[in-house]
Amino acid sequence: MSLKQLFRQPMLRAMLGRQHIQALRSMTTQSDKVLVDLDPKTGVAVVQMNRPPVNSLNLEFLSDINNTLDKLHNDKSCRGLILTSSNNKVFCAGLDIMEMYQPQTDRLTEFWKTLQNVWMNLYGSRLATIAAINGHSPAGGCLLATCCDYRIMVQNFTIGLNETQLGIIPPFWFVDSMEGVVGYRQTELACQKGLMMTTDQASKIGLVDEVVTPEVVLQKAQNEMVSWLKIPDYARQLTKSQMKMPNINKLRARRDEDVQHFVNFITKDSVQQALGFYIENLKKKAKK
Ligand SMILES: CC/C=C\C/C=C\C/C=C\C=C\CC(=O)SCCNC(=O)CCNC(=O)[C@H](O)C(C)(C)COP(=O)(O)OP(=O)(O)OC[C@H]1O[C@@H](n2cnc3c(N)ncnc32)[C@H](O)[C@@H]1OP(=O)(O)O
Repeated sequence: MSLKQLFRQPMLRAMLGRQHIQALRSMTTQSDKVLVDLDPKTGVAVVQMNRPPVNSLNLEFLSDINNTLDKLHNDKSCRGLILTSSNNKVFCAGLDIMEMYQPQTDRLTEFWKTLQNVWMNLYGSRLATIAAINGHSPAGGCLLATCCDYRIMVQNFTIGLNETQLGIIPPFWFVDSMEGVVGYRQTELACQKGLMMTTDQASKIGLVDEVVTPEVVLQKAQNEMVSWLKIPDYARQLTKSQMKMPNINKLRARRDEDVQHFVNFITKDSVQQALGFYIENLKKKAKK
């Protein structure tokens, strides 16, 4: 959907109002892939991922997400962030597989470092963060969701860390993010088997906090945010940081090693072959 079409959507207009659409327009001049609407009254920013067709995360999109997070973190009026998608079927399809298939090493390295930055920035955000998961959310999409403090997901979609199904290994910080939400045993089951769970299955293990219909997902996220923002920021932020810093420090200490592992792993012939098959199947499925 083009930006013009997006702005014309009655639901979006009603939800945001004219003033916000204006703010959204001005920020989209910086990136049309990440649409931001910061409500000056509430301090809540709605951030819509907008990279058609499926919000897959390539280097440029990740950089845009990171810049957006930096801007919001530097804006003292901003207290909460709702992460969602402009595509009402796909929240985020995870990493752009084309970044990992037959890659140039320099770009692959930059890509992974940027993903690490996004993870640290969102997972450790000073803001109260809520994922309004309005579509499928595999792998890197699930990672973004588990970075948030609360997850509200629309019924009848799927979510999970499905890396092993692609013949790749979820990095330790993907696993840590998941474990922080659902605990060791459920993470072990979900990650080893590369489970893609339905919204209801995800809700049963606590991977999502609320299951809702598509029409109300953003309103529910706004309502939930109100209760988070009733807590004094310093108390909430320090409590969050106490819980999340150990995992962030773990990645910081092993950043370079993690990049090296990733590059070595992805460039193996066997992994390239597995990715090649996976892409072929995706394309076949898309054509049907
Ligand atoms: C020692 C160890 C050290 C280090 C660790 C090593 C390795 C870890 C490495 C990597 C970790 C990766 C995590 C990831 O995120 S991998 C990506 C996983 N994502 C997926 O598997 C999702 C695949 N996509 C889908 O399942 C579906 O597309 C969907 C459910 C998201 C949406 O379905 P739709 O029916 O709505 O859309 P489609 O018709 O399927 O797709 C449209 C279009 O988009 C293309 N596409 C889909 N997903 C991706 C993607 N992730 N990347 C790039 N492109 C994607 C799809 O091919 C179609 O394209 P065409 O129209 O055919 O051109």
